[in-house]
Amino acid sequence: MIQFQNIHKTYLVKGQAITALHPCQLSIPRGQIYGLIGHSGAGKSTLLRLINRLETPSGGQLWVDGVDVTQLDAAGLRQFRQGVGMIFQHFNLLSSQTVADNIAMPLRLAGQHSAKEIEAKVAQLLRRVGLEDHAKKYPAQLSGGQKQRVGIARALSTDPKILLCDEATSALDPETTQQVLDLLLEINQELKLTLVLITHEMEVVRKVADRVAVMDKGHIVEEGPVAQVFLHPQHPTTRRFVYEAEQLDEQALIEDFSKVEGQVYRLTFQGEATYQPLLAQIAKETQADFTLLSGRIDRIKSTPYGQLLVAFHGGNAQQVLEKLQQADVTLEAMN
Ligand SMILES: Nc1ncnc2c1ncn2[C@@H]1O[C@H](COP(=O)(O)OP(=O)(O)OP(=O)(O)O)[C@@H](O)[C@H]1O
Repeated sequence: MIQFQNIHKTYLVKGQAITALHPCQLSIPRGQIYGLIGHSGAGKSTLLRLINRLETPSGGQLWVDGVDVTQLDAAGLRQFRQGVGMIFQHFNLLSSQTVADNIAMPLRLAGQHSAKEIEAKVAQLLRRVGLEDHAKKYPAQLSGGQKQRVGIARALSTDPKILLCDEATSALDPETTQQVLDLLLEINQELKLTLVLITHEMEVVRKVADRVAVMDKGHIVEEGPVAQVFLHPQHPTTRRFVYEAEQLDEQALIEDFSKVEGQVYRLTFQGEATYQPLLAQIAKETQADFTLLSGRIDRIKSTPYGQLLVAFHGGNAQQVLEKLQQADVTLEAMN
């Protein structure tokens, strides 16, 4: 468990104070994949880098499995950092070293393992990330996705409990992004690691994260399980992310509401209800008509969901709402 208690961070730039992170409370449960999403400058990197103390907080406490990391001395911090791996957007590999040497580097720096142990560990990590045949290559000979696999193997070399991912897929194409996200999911499930990943892409959070915090101007403006936050966004920043990702024009939608007859609702279906022909059934049973304004069926991690904007008119309106609620559909009135 990672817990932020009133942690904040202000940088001094040419005598001017820039608050990158206002005092925040945050709990990241052990073993989960936790997404931090926000636009550029929101404070994501600062928050992430506070976890392994690459940044020193200006105040507050940071607890990791019961230890206040802000109080560690140099030796304690060195030890603590062995338990926290990190991967980067631009991979940060040493270009003059082979793949195997890049992966071995943290173990060599720790100075606690024999050459034979390091060799065996590197071979095991190469297998885990699917790069057995690339041990002797140099980073320049690899694709972006392969470079990130090396980065992941290197981050896992000290058997960390926490893996910090700083825009780990932002430099990759969509197909490679999916492969790297699949690898991160596998690592989370098999090694029971806690993953904290920062991104400005909602799709990344949607595909892999269990919980998400939305950041804006150094504040955490919304936090919770991914389905809750993205299917029922409360804060304008979260709503903007959702609308951008779904390529919806919020203003145009509101204009559409005035053109249709009846009351407009957003219906959210989750799990099996997503695949039921519910609307047609209810229309038949209640004699109500409905107009579809927009719709989407997708998945959050492995859970299917559907969201529809629907205007109901005519028939027995009360009965329509009751039947939808009975079917566990979440209803939000939009006009
Ligand atoms: N080392 C630093 N010195 C001074 N100011 C900094 C430093 N690092 C970050 N900042 C400032 O703190 C604020 C938050 O930056 P941060 O990098 O944490 O945001 P971010 O959400 O990760 O953005 P991006 O996605 O662009 O990296 C910004 O105003 C940034 O300019």
